[in-house]
Amino acid sequence: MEPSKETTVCVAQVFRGTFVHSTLEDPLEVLDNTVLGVDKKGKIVFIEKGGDVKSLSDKWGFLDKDVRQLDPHEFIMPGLVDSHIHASQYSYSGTALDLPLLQWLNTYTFPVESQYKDLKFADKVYNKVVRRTLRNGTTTACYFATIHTDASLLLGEIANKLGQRALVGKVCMDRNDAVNDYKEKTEESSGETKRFIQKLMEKKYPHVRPIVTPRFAISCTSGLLRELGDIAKNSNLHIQSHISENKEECEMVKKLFPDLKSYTDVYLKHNLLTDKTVMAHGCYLSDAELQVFHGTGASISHCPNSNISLCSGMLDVRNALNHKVKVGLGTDVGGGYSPSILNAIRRTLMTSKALTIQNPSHQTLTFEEVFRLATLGGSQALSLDSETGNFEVGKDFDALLVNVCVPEGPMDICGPEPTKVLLEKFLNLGDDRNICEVYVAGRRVVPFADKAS
Ligand SMILES: Nc1nc2[nH]cnc2c(=O)[nH]1
Ligand SMILES: [Zn+2]
Repeated sequence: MEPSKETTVCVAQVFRGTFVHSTLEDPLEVLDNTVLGVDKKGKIVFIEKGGDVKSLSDKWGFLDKDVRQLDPHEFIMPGLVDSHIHASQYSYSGTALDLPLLQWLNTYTFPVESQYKDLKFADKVYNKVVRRTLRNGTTTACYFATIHTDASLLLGEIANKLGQRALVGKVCMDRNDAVNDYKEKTEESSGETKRFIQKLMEKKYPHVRPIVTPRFAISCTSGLLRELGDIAKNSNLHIQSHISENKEECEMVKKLFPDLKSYTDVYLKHNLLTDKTVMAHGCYLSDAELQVFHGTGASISHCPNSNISLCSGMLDVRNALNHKVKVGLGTDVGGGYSPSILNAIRRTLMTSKALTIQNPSHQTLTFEEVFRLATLGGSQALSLDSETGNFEVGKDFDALLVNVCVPEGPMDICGPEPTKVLLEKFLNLGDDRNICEVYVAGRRVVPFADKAS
């Protein structure tokens, strides 16, 4: 971008040091000795490697004293994207992982989710989950709330207040035989979805948007799925759900939709597979179904902690990528016990290695590739890659300032190491102590403005 008079006065923040990010061509690009400028709206206006600050400051009109110089053990990376997380399940995350999916839903999940009609409870948990994920570096989260419209709106309000970029879904389900209280009538579910979308859009939050959220094929009738497909189409909205997570679930979907040729076909026939759709899990998708994902532009949120914790299955990410399907990472709290995408990165690598143990010809994912899935890949999976995901000029500055040598930190650096090694160490060994600052659209959101946790 060339500076005009306006852009010259607009540069609000300048960082100088080491940056790492992914591009379409390169899963890890290391930019040492680089200068990056952000405008008042939080957009990246320049990024120049080996730039001499004097000529950049002449060109862009910032002062030397305004440049934030990073220390040698610090680097800046794109914010982490959690493409699938249940905010409402955060209250019991880290527990209740002893049952397979359908029994887990009936025994633990639905009874807890039904409590979110109490807005005080919702306020408490939703503040905690947004803070916890932000401090773990999640700059973008794609949330499931519950069936309760007002509590779901509250989640949007809290994400906006704390500065997280978020897609927020009021959950829709008009079928639930296990916990009878926790379901809606079909018209109520679609009507409340419309009210939720309208109210959330009216708020004009800059980085929080609604996402149409049928829970999954088992908990929605065909009538509801069709209405939700229409709502999403009429307003060009994002869509999220679950697909092919567990074998018993897949069998039940066959029984409930006997005329449709696959689980993917259920969503396709109800207009729910678009280039703004993200489906969690996908462990048992066939190659033919992956082709449908590619054809529609729908993406998969890979949730390896949940997949192992609930003994659901293992997604072959390499195969999905070979089919040119967009893939992001998800924590799937509380089926997954960790709220951190760093944990999802590690579980993704472990799952890929387990697949290699089973089949030595499987091409194991590299840490660089998984770094891309956690950042740029997530933004693509959520169709937000024109706004976020890496440090391209024109995108929002969503970033983490990482210090690998923080005092009392979780790891040791034993000598001079190249940036690529520091990143690999952070991805495998780091935690929120290393994430010193978090930025969303140029706003510093961590450390928090207040002390409450
Ligand atoms: N992991 C997981 N899978 C689901 N499928 C339908 N609902 C859920 C949920 O809450 N968690
Ligand atoms: Zn889920």
